[in-house]
Amino acid sequence: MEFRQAQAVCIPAVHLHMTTATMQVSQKDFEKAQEQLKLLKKDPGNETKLKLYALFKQATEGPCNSPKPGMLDFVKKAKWDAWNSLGNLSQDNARQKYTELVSSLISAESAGQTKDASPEESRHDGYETIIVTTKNNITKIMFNRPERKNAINHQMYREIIKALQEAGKDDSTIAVITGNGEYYTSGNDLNNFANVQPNDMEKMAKDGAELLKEFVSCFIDFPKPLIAVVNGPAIGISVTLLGLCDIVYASDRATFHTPFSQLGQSPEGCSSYLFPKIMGLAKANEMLLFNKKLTAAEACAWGLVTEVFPDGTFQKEVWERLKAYASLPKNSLAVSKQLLRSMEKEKLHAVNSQECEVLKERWLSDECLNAIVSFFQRKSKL
Ligand SMILES: CCCCC/C=C/CC(=O)SCCNC(=O)CCNC(=O)[C@H](O)C(C)(C)COP(=O)(O)OP(=O)(O)OC[C@H]1O[C@@H](n2cnc3c(N)ncnc32)[C@H](O)[C@@H]1OP(=O)(O)O
Repeated sequence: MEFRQAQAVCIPAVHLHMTTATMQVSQKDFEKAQEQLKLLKKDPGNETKLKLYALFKQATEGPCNSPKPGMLDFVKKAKWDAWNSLGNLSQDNARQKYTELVSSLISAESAGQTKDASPEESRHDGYETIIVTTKNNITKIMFNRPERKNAINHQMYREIIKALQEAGKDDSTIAVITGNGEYYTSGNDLNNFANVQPNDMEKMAKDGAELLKEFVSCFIDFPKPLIAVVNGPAIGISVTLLGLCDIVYASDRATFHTPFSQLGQSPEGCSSYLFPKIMGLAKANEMLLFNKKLTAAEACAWGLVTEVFPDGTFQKEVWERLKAYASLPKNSLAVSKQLLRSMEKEKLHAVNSQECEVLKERWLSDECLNAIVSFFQRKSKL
């Protein structure tokens, strides 16, 4: 039963003849309650609407004595059942109960509205490289090293792992990843490879591969919808991970760049498997082998991005949209996301392992070391 329909059913014009002063007051309250009911913004649900309908009929017509509708006339039967269940409740009592019920609905809604108007944003403790907050059923994980273009150092990898594990279990309906400032993120912090003594190179590569595998696994296993809000340029691992997100919204200022061969490295984040599936092998090759940097419009046309928004209205439009998504039934979203992911989960973990093994070797290669040295030399020459 639609709420507006229920209101229409519950509140036809009625003419009641009252005699005593008390009953006139009660009648006034009853009429006021009918007006207030029209102002309710939220649908109170079928059960409440049936109760209101039944009390209204009882208050205005007395006990139900109309014939029972047929079994297949579900709406009429539900209404008849509700009214009939009031038995011989007096019309005064029905008016009283109706008025009380409307009043409780109005109070509940205005309490809820006050809460909605200024929902608390709670900030999670214990993070230095990211900001983690929860508001409107959304846990937001924000890369927060804007002065380094949000480059992901080892501490940030570990903090994101922790934040995703917590977000997977908290009360939020969806989780969002985004960046603070001009960049989404410039990808792996190349300092992760700097200042390593020759004897420690193998250990660096082994530990790096283990950390990367655990990091990517958290995205594969994340149990609820995970949305990337790409506020600006994205490089490297932050681009490959988009294939493991459920929705990707991008500002038209964002770009998407995976310069792996330029860095003597190889793809990660399951992109060697997911990118060809998402955009086709030919396009994936341009990105993953030949460093093609995509504009937001291209990334959307190639299927990597869900939707592109003008930068000026990006934050407003995206967060409004996400707030609405996050008010959908939480468990339904979670089981549906898990169902979709379950078809590929085993394969994705296998791809992740394989990509990490290849990268472990790459990080020890002259090609990779020379590329890292060039990056820092270029910087020092500027
Ligand atoms: C556990 C390990 C897992 C490893 C997983 C592997 C992942 C692969 C990848 O992610 S590959 C991608 C790696 N990223 C890059 O190659 C980007 C490198 N950075 C740049 O090319 C540029 O900095 C830029 C294009 C992002 C921005 O250029 P711009 O000229 O606008 O700004 P600056 O270069 O002056 O940047 C400001 C300072 O930030 C430092 N910085 C930016 N990004 C990184 C980075 N990824 N790693 C390290 N440092 C970075 C930059 O050096 C500047 O610092 P400075 O002020 O001290 O010079």
